[in-house]
Amino acid sequence: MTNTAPSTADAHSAPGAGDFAARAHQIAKVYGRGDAQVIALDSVTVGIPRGRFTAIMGPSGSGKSTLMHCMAGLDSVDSGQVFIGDTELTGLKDKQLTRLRRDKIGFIFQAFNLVPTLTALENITLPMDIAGRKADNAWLDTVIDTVGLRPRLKHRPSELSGGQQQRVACARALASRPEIIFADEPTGNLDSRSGAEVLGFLRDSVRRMGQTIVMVTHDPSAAAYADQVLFLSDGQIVDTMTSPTAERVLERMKGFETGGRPAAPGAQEPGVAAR
Ligand SMILES: Nc1ncnc2c1ncn2[C@@H]1O[C@H](COP(=O)(O)OP(=O)(O)OP(=O)(O)O)[C@@H](O)[C@H]1O
Repeated sequence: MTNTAPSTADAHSAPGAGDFAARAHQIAKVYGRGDAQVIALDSVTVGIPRGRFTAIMGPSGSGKSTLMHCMAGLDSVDSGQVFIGDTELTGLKDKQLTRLRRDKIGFIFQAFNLVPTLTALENITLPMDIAGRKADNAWLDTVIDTVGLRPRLKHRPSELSGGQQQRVACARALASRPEIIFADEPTGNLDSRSGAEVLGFLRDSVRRMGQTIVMVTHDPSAAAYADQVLFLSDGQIVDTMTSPTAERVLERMKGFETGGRPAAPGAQEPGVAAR
């Protein structure tokens, strides 16, 4: 059944830009030309609420990765605007974009992307070292203890399990307290136990540390860790669900097999409109 409860953002009577860690306004992305043309994003307007855990789901090819990459400044849009906090990302020059990504965005990928020759601790502080910024040691301690890596700090990635490596990647993303963390299938390479640990940790970092996280996933159980789920279909946000459970997300996903958008009258307004 489609959830018709108001989304996290809609719960505020009149959310302004300050309520969103990231916003997209009517963004479009088209790949290819002529017969090979694919509309990956079709005028998507969405706000990612600050201090919340948002999951993005949808059928294969619905535009999830494209949306995430465009919002994170890893890919350009053909039209529309993207904001990280108050900063408009669209139109920035390459150098400015690189700096913005470095200073304001954390990334967690399916492949952990750790540097094999560095220890866990060195991997965690690497982005700050590259930026020439000094780590806030008290914060770093909190992050390390929260992900349970203290006994493993001197280990290199090859000496860590997959789950531990992903926890290093999570700690690396959190260490600089970014405005927002984008996680692309963060549990895709993990067994279910390690996956649950990482998801639990991501959820805790939102609840305890006020971090904002957006996660693309195919897994309804993973989406259930989020505060809200955005559903994409054919390049558009067609539904949202707050306080998701795996069962309700699975049920909603089944609807896409028979044609996508909820047809019921009064069904949820598309997306978390960024006003
Ligand atoms: N570089 C590209 N060139 C051409 N088409 C592309 C490119 N990247 C994505 N697409 C197309 O754009 C659409 C959206 O792709 P996207 O990867 O965002 O979907 P997705 O929902 O993340 O899919 P999946 O769940 O399979 O990873 C798809 O039809 C895809 O084939």
